[in-house]
Amino acid sequence: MFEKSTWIRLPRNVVVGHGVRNEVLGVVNDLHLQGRPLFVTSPTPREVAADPIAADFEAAGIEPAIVTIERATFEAVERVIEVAEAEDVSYLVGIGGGKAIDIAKLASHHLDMGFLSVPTAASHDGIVSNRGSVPDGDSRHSVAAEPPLAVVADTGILADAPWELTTAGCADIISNYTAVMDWRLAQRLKDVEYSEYAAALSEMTAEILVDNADLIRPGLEESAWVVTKALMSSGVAMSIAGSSRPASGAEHLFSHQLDRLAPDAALHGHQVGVGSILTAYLHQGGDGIWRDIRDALSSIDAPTTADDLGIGDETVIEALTTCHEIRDRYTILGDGMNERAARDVATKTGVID
Ligand SMILES: NC(=O)C1=CN([C@@H]2O[C@H](COP(=O)(O)OP(=O)(O)OC[C@H]3O[C@@H](n4cnc5c(N)ncnc54)[C@H](O)[C@@H]3O)[C@@H](O)[C@H]2O)C=CC1
Ligand SMILES: O=C(CO)COP(=O)(O)O
Ligand SMILES: [Zn+2]
Repeated sequence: MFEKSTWIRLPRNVVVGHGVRNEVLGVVNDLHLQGRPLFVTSPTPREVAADPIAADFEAAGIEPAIVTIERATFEAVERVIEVAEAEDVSYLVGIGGGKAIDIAKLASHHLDMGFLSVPTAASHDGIVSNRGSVPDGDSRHSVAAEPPLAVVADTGILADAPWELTTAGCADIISNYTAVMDWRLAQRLKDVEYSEYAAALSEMTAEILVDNADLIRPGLEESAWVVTKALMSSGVAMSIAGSSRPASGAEHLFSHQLDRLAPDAALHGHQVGVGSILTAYLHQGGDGIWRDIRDALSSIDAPTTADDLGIGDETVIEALTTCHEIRDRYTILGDGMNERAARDVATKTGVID
């Protein structure tokens, strides 16, 4: 008897384009959301987006509560939940980079409320995904949550954001190549649940982005358009899979470990990009696609070496040899690399000198 079943949850409205910041209130009305919102943001996104959006709401007689967070931690999630309860809000709006959106996503899930995702940077593919990523001591949790009810991505704001945030988003997408390699490997060796549709969507998203690399240039609003569509598509792949597997393999373990060893040294997307060069080499050896990944990153100004990341060579080796412990996710790293092997791959790919 066939007894399989699945829930794929996706946003109802996805609004992308120039000036759509002014349409957040319209989206709220379209979704029939009532009551007061709580805006979850961080300092710069507050200035560029949250305060102007709050002014639109105030003009319509709705006074949003606002909380600013600095880091993606479980304490930040708890703080947002406390403010939401104290201010008696009915839904949340995450306005900012990946951290603000993750915190809004996790708090709204706990509160059993809907949330809207308003990215101010095209820096990560959590914009529409159904997961929140939070460090916790020595490990990193990919917490199941709901995707946003709607996404409002203003390409004007995204194009005005610092260029490195956009190149980080590109690198987060390019890393899908190795994430899918790891997923297939884990399916073959460990029988992990696998979705051919989610894997194909994730890979195709990386291919389209690389094919359009010429359009990705600083100051071009069209770049923000191309990258944001890819970030959404990658997030949808995660929602189809019901896991971050289509977009997160060993290159993400490497990045999560760097976050612990060298906090705030580099952006998430840039770290996973360099991780992807390393793990593509581990999967396929010297003749494989590691050079294509490196060249694609380099063509959009994303880092390809430890130096570019501002991270020391020894920290890269430590991350490579320990990051398999960060989460129970089978990848090409298996039960861990020894130091000589780590130094070998990092040197041969030019990630370290
Ligand atoms: N839930 C998911 O599926 C995913 C979650 N993530 C998570 O997202 C985080 C990475 O996201 P990022 O956006 O790289 O980090 P982030 O949220 O820390 O943003 C980077 C910096 O850019 C600033 N910023 C944002 N918009 C700006 C603007 N318009 N102008 C000037 N500054 C601006 C932020 O305030 C912050 O200081 C990580 O915690 C990662 O684990 C990443 C991918 C997927
Ligand atoms: O960053 C992500 C996908 O790009 C989310 O992955 P994690 O599950 O590793 O946090
Ligand atoms: Zn990522």
